Amino acid sequence: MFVVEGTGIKSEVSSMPGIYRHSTDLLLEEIKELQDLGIRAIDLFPNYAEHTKDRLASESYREDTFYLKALTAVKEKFPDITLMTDVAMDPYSSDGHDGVVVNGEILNDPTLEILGKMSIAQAKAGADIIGPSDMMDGRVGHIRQLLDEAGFSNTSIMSYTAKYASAFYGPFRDALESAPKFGDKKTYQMNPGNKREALIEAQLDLEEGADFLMVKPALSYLDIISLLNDNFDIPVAAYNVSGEYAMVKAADRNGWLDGRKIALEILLSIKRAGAKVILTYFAKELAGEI
Ligand SMILES: NCc1[nH]cc(CCC(=O)O)c1CC(=O)O
Repeated sequence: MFVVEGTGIKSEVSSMPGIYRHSTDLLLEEIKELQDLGIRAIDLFPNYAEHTKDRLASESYREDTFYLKALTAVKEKFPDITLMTDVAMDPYSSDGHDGVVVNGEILNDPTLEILGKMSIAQAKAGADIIGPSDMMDGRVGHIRQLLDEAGFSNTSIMSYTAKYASAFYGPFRDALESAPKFGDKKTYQMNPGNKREALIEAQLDLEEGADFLMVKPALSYLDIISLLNDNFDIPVAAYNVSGEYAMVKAADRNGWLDGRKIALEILLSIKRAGAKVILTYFAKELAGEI
């Protein structure tokens, strides 16, 4: 789900029909509906206005931002909903990248410090599961240590372990208005042609304290889901990403495919491949059917 600052806002993401950016007041109403449909977990992403962004994503850990307040409001109103968050600089970065940019290069270690502060801020605000999606090296261990030291040993980490540099994230970047201002994310996200690197990333994340290993995107990476499920003993999560949603909706709207059936078949294939957790924009539409 996407949250935006303000009140009374419900604006549809043009490339994701049926998916909205809600202001917190309407978000809470929507979550009530989701809960009534049997949905027990949500992942909340913020859309930040351009003027609040800076090179070091400082809005990501400033106290009392609309996003952190939204997390607290959700958790207070719906204590039984498992609340997931995303840890990466891009929604808050004036460069639109997941890490600190210096001379056109993304710097790994300076980024860890910011991701750590962001994680603590989100845990304090009420997040149950922290999702580092940035793909910097060493961030899971760093975040785990900081969470433990700050008294958040029960806050879980769902690591975006095998996150590929994919064109399937386009509609999500529309939703957050977070597309990179230059270049691409290939220096930190994985090469779609590389399978064995997923095993290396998973081993590192496991050793650093991840509670879940996520594969993303899902549909074009079913082999990776299966590989991690066969080789690791913690749950594999799969992110059925924005582009995977958008293409089903587009074909359905054109009358070319039966979108509902296709969505169910896609989710079934992700589960068959070995995913124990699936993040999907189809959740509301298909709740009760799976
Ligand atoms: N780092 C942020 C992030 N977290 C989730 C997604 C994509 C999710 C989707 O496409 O649904 C992205 C975009 C990106 O890495 O550019």
